[in-house]
Amino acid sequence: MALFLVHRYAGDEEGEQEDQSQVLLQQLQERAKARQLQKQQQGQPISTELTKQENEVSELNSEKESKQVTKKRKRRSSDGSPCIEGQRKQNRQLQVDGKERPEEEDDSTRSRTPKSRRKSKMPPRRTEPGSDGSSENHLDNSCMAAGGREDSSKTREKESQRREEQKMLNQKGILPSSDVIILGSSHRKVVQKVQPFLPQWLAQPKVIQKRIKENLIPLQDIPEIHSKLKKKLQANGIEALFPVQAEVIPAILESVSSGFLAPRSGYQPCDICVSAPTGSGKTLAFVIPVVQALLERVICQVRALAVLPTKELVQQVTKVFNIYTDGTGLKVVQLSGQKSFEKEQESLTEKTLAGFHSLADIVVATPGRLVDHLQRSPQFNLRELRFLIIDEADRMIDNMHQDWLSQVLKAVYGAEEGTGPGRLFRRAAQEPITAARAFCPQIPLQKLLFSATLSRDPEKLQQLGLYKPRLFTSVYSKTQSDDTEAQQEKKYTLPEGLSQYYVPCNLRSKPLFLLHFLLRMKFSRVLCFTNSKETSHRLFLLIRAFGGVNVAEFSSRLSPGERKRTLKEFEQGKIQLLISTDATARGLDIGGVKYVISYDAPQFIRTYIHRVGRTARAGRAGLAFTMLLKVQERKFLKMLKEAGLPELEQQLVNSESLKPLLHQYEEALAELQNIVKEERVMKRF
Ligand SMILES: Nc1ncnc2c1ncn2[C@@H]1O[C@H](COP(=O)(O)OP(=O)(O)OP(=O)(O)O)[C@@H](O)[C@H]1O
Repeated sequence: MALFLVHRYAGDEEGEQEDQSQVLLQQLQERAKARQLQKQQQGQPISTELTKQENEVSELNSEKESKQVTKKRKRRSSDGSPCIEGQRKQNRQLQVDGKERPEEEDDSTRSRTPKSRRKSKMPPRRTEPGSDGSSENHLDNSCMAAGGREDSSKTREKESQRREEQKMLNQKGILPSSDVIILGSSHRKVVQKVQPFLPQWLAQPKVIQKRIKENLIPLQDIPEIHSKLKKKLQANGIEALFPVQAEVIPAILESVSSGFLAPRSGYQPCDICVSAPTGSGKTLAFVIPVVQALLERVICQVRALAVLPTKELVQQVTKVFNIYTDGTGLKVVQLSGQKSFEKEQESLTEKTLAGFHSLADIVVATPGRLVDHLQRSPQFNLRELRFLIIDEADRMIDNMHQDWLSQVLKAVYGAEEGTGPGRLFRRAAQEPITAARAFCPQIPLQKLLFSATLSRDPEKLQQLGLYKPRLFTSVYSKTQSDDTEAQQEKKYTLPEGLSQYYVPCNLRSKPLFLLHFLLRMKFSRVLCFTNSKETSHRLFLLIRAFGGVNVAEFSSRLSPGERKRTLKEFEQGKIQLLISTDATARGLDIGGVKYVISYDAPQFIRTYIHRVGRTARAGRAGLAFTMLLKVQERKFLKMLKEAGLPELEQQLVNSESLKPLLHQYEEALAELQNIVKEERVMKRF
């Protein structure tokens, strides 16, 4: 554009200048040619040379431009042409406004963005038809109209001459080729799309069958499991293992085949990651091998630590560990804040004449409480830890509460770096085996990760410092075996027995729809999710005020004791409808949940997967309904599609069937208002 301007206003003197530039350009071309030849003989890559040439050419061009623009300015000021006068007036106006800018910026900056034009309070400029829309051009055109017409033929001539020159330079390779990007130029290099590249262990996992019922493995077909534990499994009604258990249990047991203290053949065991649908039996997949590995321990020390995100999950997993350690002498301790801190300390260690000794072989903890004990219970140590189980691993990665993992690793490997002979025998983090390390085998630490929505993002998993990990996953489907693209897109799987629906509704009709499901369609054992504890509470009050439904709420509004009691009653079938926040969405194994209703649409795909996973567990059937407002439909269904989940069926509710509920519903709404007012008053006192 600058060149264009320069040529348009070039007078006779400028013609001379132009000729000089021409000579200079030619000299440059010749010099560049000579240098190119010289370099080629010396074997230097031509690209560097080209860059130099380009720099020289652009220097020359800018030099040429600046000289000509200066001349043009001089000429304009002496001219006193109307358009320049107008421009001067505008500049003066800007000075009055106190928004003066350096002159060089004037037109170019103002014309570049309409925003800046607005700021300077200048009237918008009309763009000439056929112009490129820039005000520079516009100004030029108007100036030409005012007095520069006689120059136009000269200008056109020079423009075509310039084009010729440029063409020549291009042909000779002096001007940049199309794949060289010049800042500010309109040339764009086509950027190649980066293809995601997964490490081999993530790209080629061990595939686990998703269908539970068709793939049960009888206990006798798994010789690795100890007969004692088989008996326990049978006593608990388990005659066959689920696919995830049949794959993962032997894999973990393999790493302890020469005893849990010594690594097999001196090698560190691989860490294990498991991604299998909700309700597929992941808990037993770690409980059984860990208990079996510790069956022969002599001294009680903390050998296994399971970390879970909530108190309820800690209780649930502790319960399962207790069932399978019963009668083995192994001790399980939970740290979740269910008991007082001092009571938990007492359950961890005991003072004897010889000092403190551990009362726990297996610790099940929430990350927060665990860190509290690592920092404030001096007798609690993890120096003998063999298994670190991270359940709901994706959630635990997202929420590295109090940096719990590095605190655990510090407690395992010790913080200080010693130099004495003792250093040789100190536990060291997993690293490649060396001759020196082979002489002093150490207890290995093996990480076991479990989730229904385990991240496949290597960057996220990296945070866990996994050692030669192995992935077991059921994210695949038979029909897609020859459709690799579809397989790649599939990120999560849902239980086979789950039927999913969405219910189009509006804000006002939502509670009525819920009542319709409960009272007219006779849904029972319903777990209903909302997105906040406030919504949960109000919906609970409204349904209770309506009457006819045995309803309860579950959220952080309740004390831990109340929460425990509520869950028990719901499991016993005493509660028809449990309205809950996402506190119950993950991991909880509540027997007999038939229906899951998302009263509020979940915002994240993982939340949806865990919510609906509270039903259709262990190969059973279950139904999930999601209430969607019109504005939510597209985004929500797209989210499911992108995750590779099957399409949801639509469940329509006939408005006629809601009419009989309306009168009572209005009364319940009025009652709700009164209750909310009363609660507000109570809160103030
Ligand atoms: N082999 C088995 N045979 C019969 N039932 C089993 C078997 N294994 C596990 N179960 C039962 O299946 C249910 C779900 O198991 P579990 O809670 O371990 O699932 P999960 O995969 O951890 O689910 P989530 O991802 O939701 O935490 C439990 O009630 C459990 O007792």
